[in-house]
Amino acid sequence: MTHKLQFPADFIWGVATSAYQIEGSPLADGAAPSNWHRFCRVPGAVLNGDTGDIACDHYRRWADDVKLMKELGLKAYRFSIAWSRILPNGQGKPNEKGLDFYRNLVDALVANDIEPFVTLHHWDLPIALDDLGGWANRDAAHWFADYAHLMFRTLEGRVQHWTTLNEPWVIMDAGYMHGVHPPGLRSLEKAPVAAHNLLRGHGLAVQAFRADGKGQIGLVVNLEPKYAASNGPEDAAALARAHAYMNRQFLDPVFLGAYPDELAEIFGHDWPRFPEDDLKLIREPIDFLGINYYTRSVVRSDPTAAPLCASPVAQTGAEHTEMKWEVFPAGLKSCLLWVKRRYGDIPLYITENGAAFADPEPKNGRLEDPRRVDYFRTHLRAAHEALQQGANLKGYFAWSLVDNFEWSCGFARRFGLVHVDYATQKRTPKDSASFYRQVIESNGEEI
Ligand SMILES: N=[N+]=NCCCCNC(=O)[C@@H]1[C@H]2[C@H](O)[C@@H](O)[C@H](O)[C@@H](CO)[C@@H]12
Repeated sequence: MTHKLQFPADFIWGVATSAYQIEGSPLADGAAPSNWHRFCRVPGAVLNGDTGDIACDHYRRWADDVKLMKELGLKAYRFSIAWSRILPNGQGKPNEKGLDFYRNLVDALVANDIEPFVTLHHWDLPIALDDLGGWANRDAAHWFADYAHLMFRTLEGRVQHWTTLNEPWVIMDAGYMHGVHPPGLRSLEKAPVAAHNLLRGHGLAVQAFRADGKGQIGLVVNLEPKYAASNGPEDAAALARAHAYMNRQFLDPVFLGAYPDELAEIFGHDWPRFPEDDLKLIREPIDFLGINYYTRSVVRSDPTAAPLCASPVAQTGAEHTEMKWEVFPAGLKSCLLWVKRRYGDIPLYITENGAAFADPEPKNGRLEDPRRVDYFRTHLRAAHEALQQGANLKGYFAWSLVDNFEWSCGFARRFGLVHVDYATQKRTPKDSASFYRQVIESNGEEI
C-alpha cells in the first residue's frame, strides 16, 4: 500500500557512491596508490582477498554510468574524489589527467541535469601521506586543506555542494582504534589525535572554501542512535558513553566548540589536551550537514569491553541486513530530530541510506529485491515524519547507485539499486531502482 507523502518541491533526490568503491584503475593516468590499494593486499584484511583494482570499472565506464543515472531519473549524484589521482604524492604538483577525469564527470552530470555533490575525502588517502603518519600527523590537516583548495578552484562554478569528509568516525574507529581499516592501528593514543586532525582539516578546508570557493560546504557523519538495554543506571551510563563516542564526538566540536566530556573518561590518560585555537578552527560554520543512517544499536554496560565499556545487545527478533545491522527506520527519524534539537536548524541531507541483502541473480534483465524496496519505503516514510515534525531536511541519497566494493567485506555485500556482474561489468537495475525512480518522479508521493 502506498502513502501520499508530500516532500518539499525543491527536495533533492540522489544516489551516493565513493571513488575507491566503484572506480577501479587505481594507478591509471598518473594516479598513485592509496592506503586502501595497499591495505587490500594485507592477507586477511578483506574478505576473499578482494581489492578495488577493478571494482565497477567506473573510471572507464563513467559516461555510460551517467547515462544510467539519467535513465533512473536521478536529480543528484554524490561521489568522492580520489585524492591520489589528483595529488599522487598527496601534496605538491597536481596530476592533470586526474583532474580531467573529475572535470569530465562533473560536466556530464551537469549536462544531464544531475546535481554533483562532491565528497573530498571518502577514506582513500595517498600512501605517501599514510607513510608520514596519516591523520595522526598534525600536518595532515594542512595537506587536506591544500588538496581541498585545489579542487575548489578546479571545479569552481560546476559544483555547488561540497562535503569535506565522509564519516570521520569510521576513519578513526576502524583505522586507528580497531585496525580493520588502514592504517590498521589499535592505538588509544593515536585515535583521538587522528580524529582531532580530521576535524582540523575539515575546519581549514572550510576556511579555504570561504576564501576561494563558490556554493555550499558541509560535513558527512554516520549517526547511529543508541538505546539502553535496561532502565538501570549502568546501562544509562553505557548509553551516554556510546552516544558520545559515535554520535557526538565530531558534531559537538563542529557545532558547539567542545568535545563531549565522556571522551576524556573513555580515553583516560590518552585523552590529549587540545589547543583552544584548534576548537575555534573546527567550529568554522558550515552550510549543511550530511547524515549517513543505516541502523541503531541497543547497548548495555560491559566492564570487559574497554575503553567504551558498552556492548551492543543483539535484537534477535528483529529484521537484519546482510551486514547484521538491525532494520530500524524509526532511528532515522530520531537522528534527524536529535540533530535539530541539539545543534539547531542546520540544513540536513540524508547523504547515505540503504541496505545489503542477499539478492538473487538477474533473470531476463530483471532482479527482484523486495526487501530493499521495503527498506527504502520504511526509511523514506520515517524521513517524511521527521520533516513533518520540523527537521530541516533538504534531500536524500540512496546508498548506493551500484553494487560495489564494501571495504573489508569486499564484493560479498551488495547495496546497489543496480546489480553489477563483476565478471562482465553488466549493470542490471533492480526492482528497487524502479521503485526509487517512481519516488523521484512523484516527489515522494508514491512511497
Ligand atoms: N554496526 N554498525 N553500525 C553501522 C555503522 C555504519 C558505519 N559504516 C558506514 O556508515 C558505511 C558508510 C560508508 O560511507 C560507505 O562507504 C559504506 O559502503 C556504507 C555501507 O557500509 C556505509
